[in-house]
Amino acid sequence: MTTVFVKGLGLIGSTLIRAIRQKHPQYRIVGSDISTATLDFAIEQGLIDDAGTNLYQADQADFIILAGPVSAIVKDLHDLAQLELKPGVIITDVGSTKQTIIDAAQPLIERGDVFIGGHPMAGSHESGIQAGRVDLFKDAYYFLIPTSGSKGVSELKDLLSGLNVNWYLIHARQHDKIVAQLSHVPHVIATALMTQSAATFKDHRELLKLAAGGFKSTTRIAKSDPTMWSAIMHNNRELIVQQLDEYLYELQSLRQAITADDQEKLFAVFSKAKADREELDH
Ligand SMILES: NC(=O)c1ccc[n+]([C@@H]2O[C@H](COP(=O)([O-])OP(=O)(O)OC[C@H]3O[C@@H](n4cnc5c(N)ncnc54)[C@H](O)[C@@H]3O)[C@@H](O)[C@H]2O)c1
Ligand SMILES: O=C(O)C(=O)C[C@]1(C(=O)O)C=C[C@@H](O)C=C1
Repeated sequence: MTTVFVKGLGLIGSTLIRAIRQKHPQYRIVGSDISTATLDFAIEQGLIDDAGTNLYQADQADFIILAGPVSAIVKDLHDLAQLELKPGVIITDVGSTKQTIIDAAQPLIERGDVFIGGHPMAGSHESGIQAGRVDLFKDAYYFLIPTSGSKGVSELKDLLSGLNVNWYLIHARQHDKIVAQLSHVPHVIATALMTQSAATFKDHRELLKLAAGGFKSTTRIAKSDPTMWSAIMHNNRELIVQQLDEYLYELQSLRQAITADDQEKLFAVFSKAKADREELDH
């Protein structure tokens, strides 16, 4: 019987489990989490067949999926290297950064275990097992970072085929650079805007409620889980700071144009950004 071990049964881990259950109902799924309420919920809902903590039964698994915060994934990989795993096991993760994770997987890779880094490029500001849903990643890109040639790639794609994603194979460094710009810097910007807005209205909190769609959509991701995002900042800080500097340069340039009432420049920048953003929808 095929056994799948999943560590971290939150938004992403439980979404993967839901997709595996749907596509491979005969597979046995073992779940591990630091939250007993989460494990209880997973058992009650029939999402997992057995529950434990730490690496409980990971050594019996054909697939190991690490789905906690990035820093927990790094630690899990070190701990897995202390265990003798099932021959032929395929290990993957869902972390939002990849280089430190691939580095942490080196001892496993060197001894011949198959590790394929993974990252679904979609999600939500919501977190926890109850927020997971089978169609969360439908038609989204899902990054894969194979580390042993193509070994295990088709098996992993088959395991997760219920997600209906577009697979995107890439190297770790390139992945981290792309997501620094497309996910991590946007998170910093949303957080800074929310923080500055709350400070502006600190004596009149009720005025924040006057915000409309523009403010709400720009700051939605500031509602995300702080543990997850602190770990992302730690693990991709060099590239995030690099892209943040480029963003600050752009912000300063817009500030100057507004100060100088340079209508021609403002119109040109707004027009270009409008066209670039519209292209994303096609
Ligand atoms: N939220 C998103 O949109 C999104 C998208 C793609 C990838 N990711 C990545 O997926 C991973 C999980 O994020 P999420 O959104 O599911 O978070 P989440 O907060 O919904 O779930 C995390 C789960 O892991 C558990 N957990 C925390 N530390 C643990 C540990 N040491 N051992 C075992 N379990 C632990 C928590 O109890 C929780 O159940 C993160 O690495 C994140 O970077 C998130
Ligand atoms: O909240 C959303 O809509 C998301 O897709 C979350 C989001 C992001 O876009 O930055 C957050 C982190 C991930 O690694 C991937 C996706």
